Amino acid sequence: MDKERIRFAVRELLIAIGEDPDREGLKETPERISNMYSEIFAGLETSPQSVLKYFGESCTEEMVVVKDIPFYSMCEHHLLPFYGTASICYIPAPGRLLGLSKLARVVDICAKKPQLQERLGAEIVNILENDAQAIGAAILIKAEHLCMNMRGIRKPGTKTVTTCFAGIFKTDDKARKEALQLLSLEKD
Ligand SMILES: Nc1nc2c(ncn2[C@@H]2O[C@H](COP(=O)(O)OP(=O)(O)OP(=O)(O)O)[C@@H](O)[C@H]2O)c(=O)[nH]1
Ligand SMILES: [Zn+2]
Repeated sequence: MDKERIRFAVRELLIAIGEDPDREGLKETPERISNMYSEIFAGLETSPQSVLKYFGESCTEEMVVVKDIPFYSMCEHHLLPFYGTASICYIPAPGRLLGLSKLARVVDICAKKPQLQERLGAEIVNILENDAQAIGAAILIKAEHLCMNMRGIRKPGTKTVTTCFAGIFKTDDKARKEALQLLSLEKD
C-alpha cells in the first residue's frame, strides 16, 4: 500500500472540504488515516487461500456451521463501513477439514477491502468450494451499511441479509433448506 500517497490524498481532501490540514487536531490525521487504511484494507495485500490449513481427517460428512462471525468491511461506493456477522456452513471433503478459526480468517481477509456485501459472500463460498473443495458451502451475511444510515436515504437500523450457496447446497433443495435453517437460527 502506498502510504505516502494516502497521506498526500488525505491532506488534499481536507483542503478540498475547506479545512486547515495544519491545525493542531488535523495535522496528524493523514498519518493516522494511512495507518488505518493499511489495517482496514489489509485484505488487498493478503490472499485468503494463504491462511487455509487442513486436518487430514475424514471424520465427518455432515455440516460444520460457524455462526455469527463479526466483520467490518467498507462499501465500495461510498467508502463507508458496513458491518455485521457472517455465518458459514460447509461439508468438508474427505481429508480436508478446516481449522475453525480459518473460516473467520477468510471472512476477515475478504472483508478488508472495498466490497459489496453480495461479493463478500460469493468470494468466501468460492474459496470453500474451489480451494477447500467442500462438498457444499453456504453463507448468510447480515449487515448494516452506514451509507444507508448516516447519509442518502438515511434509514438507520436497516439490515441487509444476503446468502450464497454452492455445491450440494445449490443442487439439493433439502440440503439447502437445512443449511439455511441452521444459518438463520437466532443467537441463543
Ligand atoms: N447491492 C449492494 N448495494 C450496495 C452495497 N453497499 C452499498 N450499496 C448501494 O450502492 C448504491 C450506489 O448507488 P448510486 O446511485 O451509484 O450512489 P448514490 O447516489 O450515492 O446513492 P444513494 O445511496 O441512493 O444516495 C446505493 O443504492 C447503495 O445503497 C452492497 O453491499 N450491495
Ligand atoms: Zn455505500
